Amino acid sequence: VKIIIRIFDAESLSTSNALFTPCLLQLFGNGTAVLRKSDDDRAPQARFFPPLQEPMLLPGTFKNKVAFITGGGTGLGKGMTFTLSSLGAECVIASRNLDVLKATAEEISSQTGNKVHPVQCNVRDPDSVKATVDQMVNDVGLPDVVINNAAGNFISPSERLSANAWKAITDTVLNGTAYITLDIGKRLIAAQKGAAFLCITTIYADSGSGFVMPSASAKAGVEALCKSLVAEWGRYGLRFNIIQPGPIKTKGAFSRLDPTGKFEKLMIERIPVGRLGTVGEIANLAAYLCSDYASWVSGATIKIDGGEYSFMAGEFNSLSLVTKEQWDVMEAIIRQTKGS
Ligand SMILES: CC/C=C\C/C=C\C/C=C\C/C=C\C=C\C(=O)SCCNC(=O)CCNC(=O)[C@H](O)C(C)(C)COP(=O)(O)OP(=O)(O)OC[C@H]1O[C@@H](n2cnc3c(N)ncnc32)[C@H](O)[C@@H]1OP(=O)(O)O
Ligand SMILES: NC(=O)C1=CN([C@@H]2O[C@H](COP(=O)(O)OP(=O)(O)OC[C@H]3O[C@@H](n4cnc5c(N)ncnc54)[C@H](OP(=O)(O)O)[C@@H]3O)[C@@H](O)[C@H]2O)C=CC1
Repeated sequence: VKIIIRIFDAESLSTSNALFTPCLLQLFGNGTAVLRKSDDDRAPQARFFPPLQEPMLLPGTFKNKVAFITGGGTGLGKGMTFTLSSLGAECVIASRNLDVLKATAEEISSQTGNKVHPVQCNVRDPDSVKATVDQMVNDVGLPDVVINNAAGNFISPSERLSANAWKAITDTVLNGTAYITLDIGKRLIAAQKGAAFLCITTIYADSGSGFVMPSASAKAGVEALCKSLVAEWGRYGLRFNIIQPGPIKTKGAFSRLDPTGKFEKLMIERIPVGRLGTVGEIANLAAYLCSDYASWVSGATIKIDGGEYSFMAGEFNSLSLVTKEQWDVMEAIIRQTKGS
């Protein structure tokens, strides 16, 4: 009730930011129950938008293809590896934690029947990247698909960040993507072999975002890197695309971006589709962009976020909280107004 009163408070209405005050209240647990439309973790309209997660491309789409996925042991990277492997790819997954990679490789290959190779790699270290790519070339050859997915992130007021905190994130996200792309790209060019590159960024790569400033800066840099190479390396048979996911509930992301679990409901309330995204939905889009069905797609940046970015961008979109009765009152006031 407090929230609705604030929305209709005449003084608050004089500033556009006032419409977002209820969101802040919700964030800290005051009023969440008032605005929630459903007790489960989806809004009612989510029933119109069921997530279909099984691989959508034809079986064998990636037969005789090698796919290299950074951060392929967990979360979205694991999901993309599963989908590509299901569609026939021989996958190489690379990150720091070899035990996690081995477990994922074993799990996926036992389900798909296709080999998944775990290779330890710290993308922040160009020597480690070189050793990883050497091993891949030795084991399976140069890749047809390269997915830059590895990342680091956590929420923090920027005034709390040390130089090393900035470096940890930007070295992983931007420099890591650059080291992988330059190392593999040079070898592909020398071998005259084509390939599809995909970078996983985020919806705030466009807008920037407070409290994740290093991640926002690095993801924007990754997008500039991709778009630059679309133009420069197309002549070598290399294409580059970008997926900007909205929130997907992975342990890696949510443990660092929603540590108390308080933000999830807030996010769902601003996603027009009424639910979080799923790993399988990202994996299907990734598989399409990396497949030959997308041979003519290069330089695309695709948001997959249930409409969240559009909702957050529109000045008046929080008016979806206003009831029919409240609209009746406001319409009457507006209609009575004469002149300026
Ligand atoms: C309102 C909406 C709210 C929430 C949204 C919720 C959900 C998601 C929605 C959208 C998501 C959009 C984008 C997501 C992007 C992602 O990238 S998610 C993937 C996240 N996955 C990971 O981060 C996995 C890998 N991460 C890590 O390994 C660590 O977290 C790491 C800190 C990034 C790196 O670890 P490492 O061991 O190498 O580094 P440290 O030595 O531990 O730390 C380096 C310096 O950083 C400082 N630090 C670390 N944590 C914090 C912190 N919480 N606050 C401030 N500073 C921190 C640390 O102290 C070191 O600095 P130093 O002390 O000066 O040396
Ligand atoms: N989940 C979400 O809501 C969203 C995620 N994204 C993006 O999706 C991608 C995957 O994130 P998600 O699956 O959620 O989170 P995860 O934390 O599960 O994935 C991050 C992966 O990066 C690897 N990684 C981190 N640092 C390094 C490093 N220095 N060298 C090599 N690998 C590294 C991690 O493995 P290890 O620790 O073994 O090194 C891990 O497998 C990221 O690019 C993220 O920015 C974008 C928008 C939304």
